[in-house]
Amino acid sequence: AWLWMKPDPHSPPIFPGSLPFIGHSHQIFGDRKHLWDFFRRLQLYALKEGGVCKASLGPHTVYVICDPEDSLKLSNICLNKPYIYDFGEELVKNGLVTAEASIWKRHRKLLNPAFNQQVLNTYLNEINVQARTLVTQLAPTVGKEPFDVRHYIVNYILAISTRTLMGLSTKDHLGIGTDYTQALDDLLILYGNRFQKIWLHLSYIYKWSALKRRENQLLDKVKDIINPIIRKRKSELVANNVPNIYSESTSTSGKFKPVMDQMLQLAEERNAFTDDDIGQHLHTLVAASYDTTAGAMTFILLVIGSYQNVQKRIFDELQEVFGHDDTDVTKQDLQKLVYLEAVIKESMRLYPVSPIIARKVDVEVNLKNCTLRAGSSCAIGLYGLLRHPLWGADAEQFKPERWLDPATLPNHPSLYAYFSIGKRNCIGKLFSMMVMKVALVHIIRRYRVTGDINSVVCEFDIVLKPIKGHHICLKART
Ligand code: HEM
Repeated sequence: AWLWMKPDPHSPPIFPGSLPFIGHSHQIFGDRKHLWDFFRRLQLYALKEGGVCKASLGPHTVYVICDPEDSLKLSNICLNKPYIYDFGEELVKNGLVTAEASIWKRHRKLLNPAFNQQVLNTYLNEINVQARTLVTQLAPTVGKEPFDVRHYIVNYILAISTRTLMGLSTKDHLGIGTDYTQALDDLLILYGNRFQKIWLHLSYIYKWSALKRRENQLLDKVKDIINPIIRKRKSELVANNVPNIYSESTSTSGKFKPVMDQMLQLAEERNAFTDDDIGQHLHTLVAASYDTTAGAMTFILLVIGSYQNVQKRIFDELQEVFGHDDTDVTKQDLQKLVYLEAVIKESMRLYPVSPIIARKVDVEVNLKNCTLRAGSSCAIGLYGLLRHPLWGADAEQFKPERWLDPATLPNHPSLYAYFSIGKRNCIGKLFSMMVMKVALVHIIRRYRVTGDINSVVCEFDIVLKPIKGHHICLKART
């Protein structure tokens, strides 16, 4: 507290509204809409003050950075995550999102190849299958009242991830899918609740709380589902048994191998992962993939539904690439869908589902105009970076065309922050772009979308979620 009070010429400006002793803690109470409003205002303030500001939770200092150079520097020097990421420790400790830097470096190197474009191309068949199922599941909504598309998309992504990441066959996927993902979802909500109850940040209070008892039940449930799957697959691999999924998803783009099998192989050949590590990576990958991708796609459909000229241009591009055929999307097709990609990127720029991330400041870091003290935390404002004035005077406007002319795009890599920035960026970015593009092709070929992005109200629930104005309508194309 004394350090906080002491004037420091190298310190960035303090976000208004700090109270003695508790700092800004009172501002994170309230509902999730209020929480998002707080995070948004923090970032806008940092932008206004030249890129960096400072807040505090009790005695703990939290810097907020929205400057592209400073945020890149900080994100590559400070690779560790702050204590709030430890809330998920018993679920995902060594998973990539939360792992401590030395483990993260080793595991990220081992897992990177599993997410390169060539490997992802082998999933394309499976993604097309699931996109067709999505279109069929949407059929009963056609011509009806506005509806929330999110849970249809969640199911689509979960079907893809349980099959491509975990290697579950159709039968197994149907068997565990909902129980597993419901428990994961409940755990994520629980960690969000703990974040807002600042006294539960202290482990010795949390461990006696009702929330911890609930966490234990959910952890048991998740582990009881996943651990037998890992053990079963391990023994199948030892016995050289080819699982159903390989033949169910034979792809023209090469041999299909789920991420879990790639990890089990690395464990067998190089002792790279324990069974616990593999479980933690799987929970991480599934949890990191569905809420984010489903959220991004919900925003994209709303945007497409709001700008009919944009939708028409996408449809024209689809006709150019596919003609009137309802064929599967190939890797060559994906490269041709330039305008669709521009719409996806522009939507993710203005409506980022992960609008803020955080790092532990474990060494003193000198930025352009200030110094961050070791022992504090730092939030990197992805929302602020994505609307930074360097995007131009039209930064607040939805303009997919900006992506078609490189001369109109800003130079700094960390402004393209929707999948995070620096070395610890999203491992699933290509995967998720592919999953979104394929679904959008199948949906827009069949249906005309309407919606109103400007009436959307959001809340912060680990990811940014629309809570109002998020309903869309579908009409069949004739
Ligand atoms: C639109 C969809 C997605 C968005 C917007 C997104 C965004 C992000 C962001 C902002 C981070 C940094 C998180 C942090 O530092 O706290 C991240 C990390 C990560 N994401 Fe994604 N993500 C998406 C989809 C996916 C998918 C589909 C997967 C898995 C297949 C995935 C797996 C991960 C993992 C494992 C990390 C941790 C990376 C590391 O620290 O090495 N994400 N993502």
